[in-house]
Amino acid sequence: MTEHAYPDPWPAPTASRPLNATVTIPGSKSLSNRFLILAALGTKPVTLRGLLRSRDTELMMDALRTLGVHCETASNAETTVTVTPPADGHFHGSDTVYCGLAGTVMRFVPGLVLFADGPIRFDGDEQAYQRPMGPILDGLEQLGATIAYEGETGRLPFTITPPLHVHIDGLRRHVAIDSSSSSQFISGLLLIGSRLSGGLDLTHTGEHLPSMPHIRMTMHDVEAAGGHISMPEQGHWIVEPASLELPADVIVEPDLSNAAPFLEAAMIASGSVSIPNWPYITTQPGGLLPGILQHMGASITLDGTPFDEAMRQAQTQPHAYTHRSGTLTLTSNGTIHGLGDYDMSAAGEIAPSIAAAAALADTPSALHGIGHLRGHETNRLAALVTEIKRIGGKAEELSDGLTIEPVPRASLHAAVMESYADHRMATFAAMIGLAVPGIEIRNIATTRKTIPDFPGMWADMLAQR
Ligand SMILES: O=C(O)C1=C[C@@H](OP(=O)(O)O)[C@@H](O)[C@H](O)C1
Ligand SMILES: C=C(OP(=O)(O)O)C(=O)O
Repeated sequence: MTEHAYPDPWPAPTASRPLNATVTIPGSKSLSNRFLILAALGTKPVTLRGLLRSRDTELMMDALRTLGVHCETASNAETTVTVTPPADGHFHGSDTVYCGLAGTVMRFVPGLVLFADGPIRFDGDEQAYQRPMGPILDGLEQLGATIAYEGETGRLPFTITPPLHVHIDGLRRHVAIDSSSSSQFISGLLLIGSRLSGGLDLTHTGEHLPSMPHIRMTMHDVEAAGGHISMPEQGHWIVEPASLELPADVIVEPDLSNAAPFLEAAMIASGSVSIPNWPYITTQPGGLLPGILQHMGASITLDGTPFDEAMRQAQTQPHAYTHRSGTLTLTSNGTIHGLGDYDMSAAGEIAPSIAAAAALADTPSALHGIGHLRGHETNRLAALVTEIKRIGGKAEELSDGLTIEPVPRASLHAAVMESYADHRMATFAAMIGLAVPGIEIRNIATTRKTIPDFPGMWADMLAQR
């Protein structure tokens, strides 16, 4: 992975004319890290094409290597990686997995320890010590693992010791956890449930469950590996026992959530931005983005067909459209409308990008159902409110989200904006910088969490005519 050096703080470019750009978005973080885990749980090599190569996927591959999995990059393409599970079918214990700040690493890798031949220690960035971990560890304890915490209970760092004997009695294991602070706890258990001799009966005990599309993505990807997960009712899953084996070749979709800053750039600066390889049918929550942005005043087409019509066609003939992708184009005259009261619980990870457009909109937005963003890379609700106020905007925290009130663009002013080691706060600030001269952003390099070279892509988008 090539590393680029950028000044700190980084001067965010303003858009001096309407955009007319095509931007190719790298692979999906969520799909890449699920496929890496599922490939590791199989028995044969799997080649992943279009894999995201950024901090979160490097951390995942390093974690798997620690467990004895081979991850080898093709000599002709950095985004092609072949994953070979350990020959003896057991993960290797007695080492440390470093999670960085990656939710998918800290919540998906612990489940693999059940099938390891020794204890594994998990550590991460200091900021990761603030992220909730309790529910997944609670679930693994219910499956016979032992957890030793080094600091606060329910937080990194800790060591997981697998059960002495993984049960072979064929009885279905029952696990109940409260996953209201992150869907990743449910996903982490669904990913390994097929490997338990009698499968898994998993219940969510809390009131809210965010990011349902990410849970459906997990169910879908486990099915793609030959497993079977049903959801007989909301908050209850049955994972049948199965040997998991992804197809020998898997193609990773572009990260649709990471398309958000680029698409919204055409709303902020006016003009158009096109994203090639946009899947007609996807499990990614970023698939909801075009609908949200249309609501905010953008016009969107997929392969030249109005987006809603393209979706109607894809839904009426799903077989013809599975694995089909096209070019998504957003066009805008630069007028952005607020969202009013809007439930963002399905797609919390795009809330910071939506908040940037909302801060430049002509009517208010109240984003609800995202209280759990307080446990993301940083407390995103507090961070968004602080940064919007820092540039002269109006925003307030709600118990389950935030409100953003319109102010005239001309009253927004230059500032050095913080990124809080959070890739989405950094891209949020870059979006503001398109409209507000003099924005500088601390630690733009933090965008490497899920985009290998965000500043380079941003500059390239602005330079296209
Ligand atoms: O499973 C996944 O790949 C993810 C699930 C979501 O987590 P939360 O449910 O914690 O928001 C999302 O925000 C995160 O970026 C990725
Ligand atoms: C919440 C996010 O990441 P993570 O996978 O670390 O939870 C995110 O990317 O917005």
